[in-house]
Amino acid sequence: MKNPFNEKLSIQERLQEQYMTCRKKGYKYVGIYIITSPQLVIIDPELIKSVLSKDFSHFMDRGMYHNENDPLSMHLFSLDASKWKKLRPKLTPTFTSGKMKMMFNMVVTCGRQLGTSMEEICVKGPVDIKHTLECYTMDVIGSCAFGIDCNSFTDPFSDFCKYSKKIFQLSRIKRLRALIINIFPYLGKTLRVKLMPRDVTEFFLNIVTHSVKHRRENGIVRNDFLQVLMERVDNNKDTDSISFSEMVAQVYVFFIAGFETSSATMSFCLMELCLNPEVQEKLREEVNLILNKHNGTITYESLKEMTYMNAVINETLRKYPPVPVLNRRCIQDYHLHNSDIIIRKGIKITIPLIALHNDPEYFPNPEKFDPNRFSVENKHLITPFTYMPFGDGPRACIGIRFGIMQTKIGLVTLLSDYKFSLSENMKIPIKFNLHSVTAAVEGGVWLNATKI
Ligand code: HEM
Repeated sequence: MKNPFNEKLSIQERLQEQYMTCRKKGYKYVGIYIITSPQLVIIDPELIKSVLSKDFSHFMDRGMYHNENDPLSMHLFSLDASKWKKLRPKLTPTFTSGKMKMMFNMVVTCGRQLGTSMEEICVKGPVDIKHTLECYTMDVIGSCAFGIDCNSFTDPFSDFCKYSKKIFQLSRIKRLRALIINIFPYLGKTLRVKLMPRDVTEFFLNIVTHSVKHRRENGIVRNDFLQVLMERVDNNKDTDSISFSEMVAQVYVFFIAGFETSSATMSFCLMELCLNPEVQEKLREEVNLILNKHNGTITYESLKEMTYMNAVINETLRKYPPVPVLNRRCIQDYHLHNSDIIIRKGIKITIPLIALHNDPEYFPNPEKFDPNRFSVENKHLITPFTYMPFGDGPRACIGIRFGIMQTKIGLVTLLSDYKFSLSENMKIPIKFNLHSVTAAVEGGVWLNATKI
């Protein structure tokens, strides 16, 4: 890898560059070093399948730094195999379709707030749509994960807004620290290095402690993530139980995973709908037709009927997967099929998701935003393990249903009432932000919104 201390490329560009180098030479995998840390980049779909799914037992770790002294870091995304294996089945029931239906109305309520706020925002001029949608997803996840009204639209300086920005805004120092401890995790653990600033940890710890106490004292029961997790904590004799600090870490990861990924998906989607007005019109027609069938209200069933909406969201996630790379770490020596390569225990694996999604062999004319790739007639043509916006195998995203639900509710709310076009402030072609952990546009996504 080029000098990571002086990176000129975004992670998306770097992954595409590595991928193209592999592709041009006909390689199925290539070894790279990140300073002293060897990693294997795998680009062949069959080998990817082996790592993510077929031989998952060799690749259960994600290889992310975490540390018991940094309680928020002990969440599902970062945990290593032994702890992850025990925790994942305890959390899976949190995301069943039954639980999604229970949370549905809370999300619709936040959608209504988005619609109302948009009326005021759009008359003031071009809309920073990513920021607007972050307010919506922050309200949603605040309500569903913490049982708290974040009021992100009316109170942009709330503590929630402040601390969530702090998590995602990575200064140069923070990026360097993260890079070094990911390369030398033992050093980080020995020195008890914390990734999360103390005030962020305290904020989340306090807010969960306070909400749990308030619910217990007042006998409040809500249909949300916190409630499901509280029941796991209360159940302390059961093998399904989790500790209080485990619960806080999971609420925290639901918060960060939930608000950024879905707001990115919706803003990339609206940007493409402006670049492709015929797709915007077709989607709006579907939304209006189905809403009319359901007396003008957004219901769980109405969203399921929106098949073109599914295709548009899938195509957005193809071009702009919010998580551009999948990571695993080998936990047991592994013989790579049809090769003389042994992947040694401890080697990290990189799967350059965004590059696969934009490979012309799998997705002809990849620059074109074409939802028809995902129509009922066409979607079976997609080569397995070349399209995985939520990852794949037992360690795939646990929050898919929730992520898609809040994305659809946000888009339906906006498209039924507003027409969108690109603002002059918007630079096309876009450049990805160099310093963002997830996919983000440099300078933001600026749109004009006109009430219909
Ligand atoms: C559009 C929305 C979303 C996208 C694109 C997305 C994408 C992803 C991806 C690519 C992974 C890694 C999968 C892998 O390594 O195979 C992941 C993992 C994860 N996601 Fe999501 N995600 C989304 C929404 C959510 C939501 C709403 C939540 C929770 C409320 C969530 C919670 C998680 C967690 C906890 C993991 C770690 C799973 C594990 O290691 O067992 N995600 N997500």
